[in-house]
Formats: sequence, structure tokens, C-alpha cells
Amino acid sequence: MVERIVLVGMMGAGKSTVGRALADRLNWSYLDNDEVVAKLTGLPTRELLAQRGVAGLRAAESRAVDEVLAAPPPLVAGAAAGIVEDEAACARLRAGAYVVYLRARLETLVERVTGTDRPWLGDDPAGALRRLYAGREPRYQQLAHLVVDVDDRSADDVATAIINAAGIGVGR
Ligand SMILES: Nc1ncnc2c1ncn2[C@@H]1O[C@H](COP(=O)(O)OP(=O)(O)O)[C@@H](O)[C@H]1O
Ligand SMILES: O=C(O)C1=C[C@@H](OP(=O)(O)O)[C@@H](O)[C@H](O)C1
Ligand SMILES: [Mg+2]
Repeated sequence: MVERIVLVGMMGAGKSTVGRALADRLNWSYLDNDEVVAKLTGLPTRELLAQRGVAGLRAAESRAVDEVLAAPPPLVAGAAAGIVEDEAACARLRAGAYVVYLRARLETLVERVTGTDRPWLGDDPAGALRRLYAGREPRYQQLAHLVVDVDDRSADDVATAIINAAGIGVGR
């Protein structure tokens, strides 16, 4: 029975938005990577990256996975977009949760994150996203138990697709 759903995907795919909508619909709790990392380290993600570098950020994101896997179910969680760069964390995630890849076209991601204050984007968000996407896309596919296309769909539609595919009975 599915009782721990973890959303993965690129920044801007909608992990936080869909995750909250899905948790609301199911009346489950929601744990967001950014919040778990802030709780574990006392620092917002951007600040953590600035102070401890990429290795420090990835280490905290890996610990956030363990926190999510140890938290009492039922729950929905949004993982760090970069978790696919950590093979050991991916193996734990896949073994301990129902992993859903929110797959978005590159153009959708560019549209959603350009102008926001996210790591890696610099002054060429489209180029940065294209490079990240090329490296990560096959890994998200491998990691996930379910792939859901999110372009041109509301967050609520995406949540419905996940509920149906995972065979979760709402309200039972
Ligand atoms: N299905 C959707 N349709 C339209 N906009 C969306 C959808 N999902 C997310 N968004 C918007 O895209 C942006 C990024 O979403 P967010 O949930 O923060 O993504 P992530 O957590 O994966 O980085 C937000 O402005 C959010 O409102
Ligand atoms: O692309 C990445 O490596 C990251 C993107 C951001 O996450 P979102 O996908 O929630 O924006 C950031 O907070 C995360 O820790 C690292
Ligand atoms: Mg997010």
C-alpha cells in the first residue's frame, strides 16, 4: 500500500505546489526539501550553498531524504531537484517510498523559474536549465516508479493523476 509519496523533478516542475495540493487532497502531511534542510541545518538552501558549497548542500539534501523516510506516514514529500546526483540517496528513496517524477518540458521550466531567486540560474536561466536537464532527465526516469507529465495541466490535475495511478482511495 502506498503511504509515502516522494515527488522528484527539476526545479520548477511543481514539486512544492503539487506536493501541497496532493497532501491536502489526501489529508496527509507534506514535507518540503527546503523546509527539512532548513530545519536540519538552521539555514535556508541558498545560504547553505553560499556557506558550505555544493558538497554541503548535497549532504544536507541526502540527510533530508532520510528524515522523510523516517517520518511517520502517511506523507507526501518533495525531494531536492539535485537528489539524482546522489546515487546512494536515490537507492534509499526508491526502496522506501513511491517515487513520482514530475516531468516538464524544458520550456515550461524556463517559463516558471526565470526571474526567481533559485540556485544555479545566474544570468542565463535557459542555458543553466538546459545543461541540468540533459544530465538529470534520464536519472529521474530511472529513479521513479511513476512518471507524470505536468505541462499544460493544473497542479490539482497532476495530483489527481498521481492518486489514480497510485491506486490510493481518497476518503476511505
Ligand atoms: N501545474 C502547474 N501549472 C502552472 N503553474 C505551476 C504548476 N505547478 C507549479 N507551478 C508554478 O511554477 C512555479 C514553480 O513551482 P514549484 O512548486 O515551486 O516547483 P519546484 O518545487 O519543483 O521547484 C511556481 O510559481 C508555481 O506556482
Ligand atoms: O536544482 C537543484 O540542484 C536545486 C534546486 C532547488 O530546489 P527546487 O527544485 O525545490 O527549486 C534547491 O532548493 C535545491 O536544494 C537544489
Ligand atoms: Mg520546491
